Amino acid sequence: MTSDVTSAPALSCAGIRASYGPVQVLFDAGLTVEQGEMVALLGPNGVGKSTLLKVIGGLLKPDDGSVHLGGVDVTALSTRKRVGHGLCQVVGQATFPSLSVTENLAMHGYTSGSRKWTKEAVEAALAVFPRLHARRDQPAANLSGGERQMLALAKAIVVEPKVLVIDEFSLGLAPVVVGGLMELVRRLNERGSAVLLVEQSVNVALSLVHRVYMMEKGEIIAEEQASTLAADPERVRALMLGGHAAGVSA
Ligand SMILES: Nc1ncnc2c1ncn2[C@@H]1O[C@H](COP(=O)(O)OP(=O)(O)OP(=O)(O)O)[C@@H](O)[C@H]1O
Repeated sequence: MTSDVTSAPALSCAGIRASYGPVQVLFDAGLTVEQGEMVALLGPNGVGKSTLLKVIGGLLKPDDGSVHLGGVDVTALSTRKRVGHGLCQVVGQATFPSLSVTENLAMHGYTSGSRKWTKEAVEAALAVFPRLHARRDQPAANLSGGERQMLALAKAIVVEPKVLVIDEFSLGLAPVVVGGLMELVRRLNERGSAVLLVEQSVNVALSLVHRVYMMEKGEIIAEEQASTLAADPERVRALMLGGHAAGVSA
């Protein structure tokens, strides 16, 4: 179960089958994110990307397959325990609307550290996000969409995750805001978090990550270096339209 945890990938999942009731959505899906790596999971709408993230986060129990964090088999563990193993998921713009920016951040710290440590971590996160710092006492409900995404990412600074999983952070945001968020993800990566990103905008993903998995109909159909894919827009287009037409190489 726990082999060499020091050299183990930050995240790996293999042979994942998952269903919603009688409808199977994932068929033998798997991927690996090495320590320090940023990886994107791309594919057309509805192929199962978010479902795989739910399985990774422990929000959906797979019918089969395994999830490892840092070499530890977490397949049977709760979401809370997975957080204890270094997983942080940023999904949508999930915040507590009636709590202030500072209170939202502190909520995440209290689960993992002391009150003093949390206070310091919150200040460190606010120092990275000046726009949040200026609104620190305002309720999250007053934030713009982009600021709420920043808040969701700022929580990752408080938590200092080993693995940061992000679902569609560019959705509905202006390009300039997305650019700022990408820079922040890059900084979190530099501080030691491996990153798995599900992203509709292929350009956003390719300019950020090192490696890409393409998913179609619940399976991983290709795996490529981001730089290789970025140099071949025709292939990217074909993969996003449906990979089997694109000469896949998983
Ligand atoms: N809670 C649910 N109950 C039933 N079916 C669901 C549920 N969530 C997702 N599905 C279905 O499972 C399939 C995969 O959905 P999923 O959200 O994982 O795809 P996705 O690749 O993330 O899509 P998108 O890029 O559009 O977000 C879709 O057919 C979707 O309709």
